Amino acid sequence: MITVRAPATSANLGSGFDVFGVALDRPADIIRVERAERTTIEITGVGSQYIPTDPEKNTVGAVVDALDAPARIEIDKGVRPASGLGSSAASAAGAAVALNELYDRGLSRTDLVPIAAEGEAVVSGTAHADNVAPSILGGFTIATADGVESVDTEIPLVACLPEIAVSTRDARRVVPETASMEDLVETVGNAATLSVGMCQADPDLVGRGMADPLVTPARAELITGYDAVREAALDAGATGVTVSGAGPSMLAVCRGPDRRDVATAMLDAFAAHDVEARAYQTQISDGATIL
Ligand SMILES: Nc1ncnc2c1ncn2[C@@H]1O[C@H](COP(=O)(O)OP(=O)(O)O)[C@@H](O)[C@H]1O
Ligand SMILES: N[C@@H](CCOP(=O)(O)O)C(=O)O
Repeated sequence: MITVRAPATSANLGSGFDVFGVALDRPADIIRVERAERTTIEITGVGSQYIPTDPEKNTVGAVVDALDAPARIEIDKGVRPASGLGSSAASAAGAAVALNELYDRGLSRTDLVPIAAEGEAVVSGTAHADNVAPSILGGFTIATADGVESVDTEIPLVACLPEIAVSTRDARRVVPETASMEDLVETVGNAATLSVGMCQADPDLVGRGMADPLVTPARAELITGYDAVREAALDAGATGVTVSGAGPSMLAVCRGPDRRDVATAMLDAFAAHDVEARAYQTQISDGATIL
């Protein structure tokens, strides 16, 4: 049996829609695989009752097919589904790493990214790699049609998950189909600033570079209390705040000493809007680990 811990991730980071992602040091899914004639999936953990065990509908099923690696698969969910923290991706990434090992396929971590992304197509309709890339490779990742780059870096983060359901499929429907040249220029500048900030492990630059006039405003409307939570986090010292992935989680970048205050401020602001939430005081981390 092979066991893999695959971390949650936060995709987009505002200015990098469908391209940027970071691995979080918690929460994580645990995936266990052993060879079998026929693929079966058992799921335990947070939100497991909402996740299909049919391999045709679970993200890990697409990975099994791509690697031609039938298995008995156990998924212990640490990442709540429909969270904006790459829940579906964590399972797909963990399965890709585990099945590659179990069947001795010899693929590199980079080779596994497009394979795991096939799982994302099952649930969101698009094989976007911005969650599976950091869950497999760790660090800050840039996933494009031409491949994936990753940068090891250290940035303190707060990921705040409210008890609101937003599916990635639904949140993709509100993304505008066109953009003005002015907004594109602003976004390119912000994305470049963010990338430099990641390379320099500079929370100020990363926070500044997360600003996004294109996708985030439409998605923020799906999150009760978004503006108040964002303001509260900034007042408590966050250097930038945005929607994590497709939401409903919100991601705040901060300096290490401010992380606790930022987490408390975000929870209090959600509570003021009668929304229960939990905050992960976290940081950019390694990718999937074979235990
Ligand atoms: N292994 C899996 N883990 C989590 N969700 C899964 C998995 N397989 C299929 N799903 C489905 O994917 C959807 C959650 O994915 P998504 O909307 O992208 O949220 P998240 O942002 O948490 O990844 C749910 O409908 C869930 O049932
Ligand atoms: N780029 C995708 C990312 C979805 O992330 P998730 O964690 O919400 O699955 C998008 O924005 O749709």
